[in-house]
Amino acid sequence: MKVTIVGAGAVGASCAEYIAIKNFASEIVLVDIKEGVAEGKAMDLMQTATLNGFDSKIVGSTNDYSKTAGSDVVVITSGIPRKPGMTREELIGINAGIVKEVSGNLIKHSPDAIIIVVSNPMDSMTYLVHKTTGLAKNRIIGMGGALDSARFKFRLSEALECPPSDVDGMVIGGHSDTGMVPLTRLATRNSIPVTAFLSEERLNQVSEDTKVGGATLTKLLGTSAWYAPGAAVSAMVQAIACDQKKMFPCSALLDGEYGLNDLCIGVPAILGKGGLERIVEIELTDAEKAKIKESAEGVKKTNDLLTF
Ligand SMILES: NC(=O)c1ccc[n+]([C@@H]2O[C@H](COP(=O)([O-])OP(=O)(O)OC[C@H]3O[C@@H](n4cnc5c(N)ncnc54)[C@H](O)[C@@H]3O)[C@@H](O)[C@H]2O)c1
Ligand SMILES: O=C(O)C[C@H](O)C(=O)O
Repeated sequence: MKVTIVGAGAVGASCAEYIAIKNFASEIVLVDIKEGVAEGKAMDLMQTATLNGFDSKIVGSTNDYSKTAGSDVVVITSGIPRKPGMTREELIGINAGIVKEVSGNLIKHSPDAIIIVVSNPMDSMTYLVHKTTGLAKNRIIGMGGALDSARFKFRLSEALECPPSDVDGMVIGGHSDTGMVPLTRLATRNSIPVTAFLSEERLNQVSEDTKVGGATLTKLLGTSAWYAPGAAVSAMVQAIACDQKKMFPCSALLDGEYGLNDLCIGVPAILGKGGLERIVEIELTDAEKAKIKESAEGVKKTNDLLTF
């Protein structure tokens, strides 16, 4: 299993580290446009191999895509992150050009790869890759919901005063400060609905904290987060590489599912060796449907800024 990660910045390097530590990839290639950065991070990570007990070979490359040839999974994290006070949508002007160019280079050398898009605004970048490559729907997947759901579970565990591992829950919708839809109605602690333990007011607070999870970290760090994003991507890569058939909310190209068409937005999906193998449609309440519809309108508005 060969995995390429383009963008050896904060998220790309974190993702490479988690994939290496999980030890399921034979080779991980890091690519960056900045001279020497990918090579340096690859070497630094390789020097953790004996300490962390992994056998994956990590290779760095300054924009030489021949080293990525024959990758099974490729991850696009190249592009600029937001600064405090910005929205993800404001990154579209610079990141669209980068993502378009990078996805073209990747496909040239790995025509059969599954592509995971991370760069923001992620739902629109995922749509852009679909539109410009024309690859089958199952092969292009946006990462947002896996991260947002991890943050949701963390916030729920704080409210419940319990370990995060006791909690299950999911966030669907757009990966934006206003577009996320945390499904509080379906979240559980050890199979008991969290609504049995928390007031509506507390659950609303959890939802609001989840939606601005990325912005909160950006304010604290001066740039956007990388540990949980890297871990979320690595979990998705592992699900594909190891054909786990795990369910993650992923940004998928919709064709009627959830009453939506011609956009990428977060919905529950099964990941396995075929990439995004199946979208899972769950019954939503009218209020949840209205939130998804509003979220989709926001994503479409951002998509309107794209040129193909
Ligand atoms: N979808 C998500 O949940 C999620 C989570 C975190 C970050 N992000 C997004 O991921 C992106 C990267 O974030 P980061 O914190 O790693 O930023 P970063 O600045 O640390 O790293 C980005 C890297 O991309 C490289 N790059 C730029 N143009 C390139 C090109 N044409 N080819 C190859 N490499 C190129 C840069 O040199 C840099 O090293 C941002 O757009 C950020 O908003 C998305
Ligand atoms: O918040 C950001 O801009 C980065 C990322 O989308 C995140 O949610 O951490």
